[in-house]
Amino acid sequence: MSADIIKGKELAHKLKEEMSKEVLFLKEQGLVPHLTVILIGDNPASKSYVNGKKKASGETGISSDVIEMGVSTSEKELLMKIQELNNDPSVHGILVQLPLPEHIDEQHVIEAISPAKDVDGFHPINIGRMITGEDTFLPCTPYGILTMLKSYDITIEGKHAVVIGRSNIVGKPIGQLLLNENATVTYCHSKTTNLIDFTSKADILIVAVGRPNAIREEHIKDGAAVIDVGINRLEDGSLTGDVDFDAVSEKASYISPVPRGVGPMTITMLLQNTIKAAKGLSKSER
Ligand SMILES: Nc1nc(=O)c2c([nH]1)NC[C@@H]1CN(c3ccc(C(=O)N[C@@H](CCC(=O)O)C(=O)O)cc3)C=[N+]21
Repeated sequence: MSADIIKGKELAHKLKEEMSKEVLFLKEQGLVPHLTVILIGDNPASKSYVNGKKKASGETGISSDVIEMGVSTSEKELLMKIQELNNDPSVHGILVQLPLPEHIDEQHVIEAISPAKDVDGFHPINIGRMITGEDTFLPCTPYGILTMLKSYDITIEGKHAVVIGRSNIVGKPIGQLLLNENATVTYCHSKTTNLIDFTSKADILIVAVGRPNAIREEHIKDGAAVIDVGINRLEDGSLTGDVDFDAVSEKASYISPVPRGVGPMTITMLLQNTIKAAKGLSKSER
């Protein structure tokens, strides 16, 4: 068997076309969705992601700006900036690019962002709403994965989904979203023993490990849908995921590639969340 490739980039493009029509409509009503990104320091990877977000915003007509702050910015200064943006009615979405420098407590920053402007979906209030299945901002990477599975008509209900990874931004929330869709969910992580016992029973396998070729053909159940969330930069500068793509393609029925898989979808869902924030659909307090 040769797996169907889940083309995240293509799907992202299609969704962005639909969004630009909606943005045009909102603009006609005098509403210009605006995203503000805060970038601390000069981490090259962060800079490149932020540029991607800026570019995608522009493509859909969403207005955006990037506030660059020096690497020695104090937590207090950052929190004050966030407060200012919380109070600015022309700013609908606020994203603080992670990771932050060591001296800044990420959780303090996440909790300072108004839940109504939390387009990352990282605020504890929004995480709580996600768990209970209320309407809220879903974290962008898990939301993108869910959108990929649904767009390719991959059945989730009743299936065994195995998530490898338990980060707050990917592993934990994607397991929760799949549970909300009536999957049976197993979480695996770095302390899991006999990983293969679990992965080989997965109808849907979500891989967020952070190591090239961590998942190989022997880990896969015949006909599984495999989503690769890994982003590993190789020495030659190229990007690769966590899954041995060529070998796994022979056994799986669906596979998402890296690049052009989950990454472009993450950015697209951020734009979707920004539009939602602009429309004020979130039930969060303002
Ligand atoms: N507050 C916050 N929110 C985030 O959503 C967030 C973050 N911090 N910190 C870093 C991670 C990572 N992330 C990616 C987004 C797009 C691609 C993406 O578009 N990747 C392209 C390749 C891009 C390239 O070539 O560099 C692809 O996979 O095809 C990757 C990674 C968002 N993140």
